[in-house]
Amino acid sequence: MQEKPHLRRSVLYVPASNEKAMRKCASLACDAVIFDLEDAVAPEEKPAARERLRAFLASEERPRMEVAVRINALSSEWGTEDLLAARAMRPDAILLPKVDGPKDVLEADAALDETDAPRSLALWAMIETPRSILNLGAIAELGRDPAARLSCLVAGTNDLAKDTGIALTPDRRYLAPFLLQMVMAARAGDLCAIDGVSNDFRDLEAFERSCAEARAMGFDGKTLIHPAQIGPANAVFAPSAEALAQAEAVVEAFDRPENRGRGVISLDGRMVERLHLEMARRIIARAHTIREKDQ
Ligand SMILES: CC(C)(COP(=O)(O)OP(=O)(O)OC[C@H]1O[C@@H](n2cnc3c(N)ncnc32)[C@H](O)[C@@H]1OP(=O)(O)O)[C@@H](O)C(=O)NCCC(=O)NCCSC(=O)C[C@H](O)C(=O)O
Ligand SMILES: [Mg+2]
Repeated sequence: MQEKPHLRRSVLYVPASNEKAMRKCASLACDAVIFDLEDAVAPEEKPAARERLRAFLASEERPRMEVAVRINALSSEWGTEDLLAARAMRPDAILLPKVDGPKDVLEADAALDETDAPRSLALWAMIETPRSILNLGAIAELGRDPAARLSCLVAGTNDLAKDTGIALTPDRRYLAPFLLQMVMAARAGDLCAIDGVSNDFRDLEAFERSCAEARAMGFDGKTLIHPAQIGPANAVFAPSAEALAQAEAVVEAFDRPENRGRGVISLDGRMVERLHLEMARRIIARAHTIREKDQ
């Protein structure tokens, strides 16, 4: 697994129907925002929300962090217009909802190519339908195709629960197998993996637990619905002081002259191999990236 250059600890959804929330983004410490044209916007508001977002992203108030735009499904009555409008907004990524399989991603990719969109414009895919779970391997395979734009998988746990009947319990015990499958697919495809939202945005203790579980599952970060969730997500998805100290100790141990040519060493009663050195370097690099960003 390679460290992604992008930090995506906290990825905040902002409804494109809510101008006040959109304006607030620039002052927030989230790593990325997803301006939503899909489920946070009522059908009758869709055209006005699209126009509001276009004007906002063309204004001086456009936030400086990574920006994604979630469009409606291309199969919906709004999809094609959303895609063309989003492309013109010059976001970093377009997030495709309700992806069932690789065909949905390739279709969006081809439509962007027809507009001569730059290759730097990425596609992110929501994993939120039963078929997307069954097709995870094939979707993630696109991440290894240099000609495809797919760079990120985003869990949609509300839709997954809606379409499957899986109960959304606080500990997410029934969802966990599918979330783990998603992380595995993302790693196989060299993609970023972002966890789903926690709806109960006033319960920050439960939210922090959910972030810790997501991190333990291997996710890079979490999607959020409220600014109060940003701080806890940024803290949980950063290496802890203890993890950083341990990583530095591993690097220091392998740097000692007596250990330089060795594949395995003993450190404080633990076996440490070169794969642990690689992991340690990754933790140090992530901590460095976070320090630079948070300065
Ligand atoms: C959930 C909310 C409707 C709550 O809104 P509200 O009651 O207004 O919250 P507060 O009064 O506590 O807000 C305090 C201030 O923060 C601003 N705010 C709130 N939410 C956001 C936001 N998302 N981004 C930016 N700023 C925000 C308020 O404007 C207040 O500002 P101020 O007065 O200046 O202090 C609301 O939080 C909300 O709409 N959240 C986003 C909902 C959303 O986008 N849903 C769709 C994505 S989730 C999803 O679909 C996942 C997936 O597809 C799946 O299937 O699971
Ligand atoms: Mg959804």
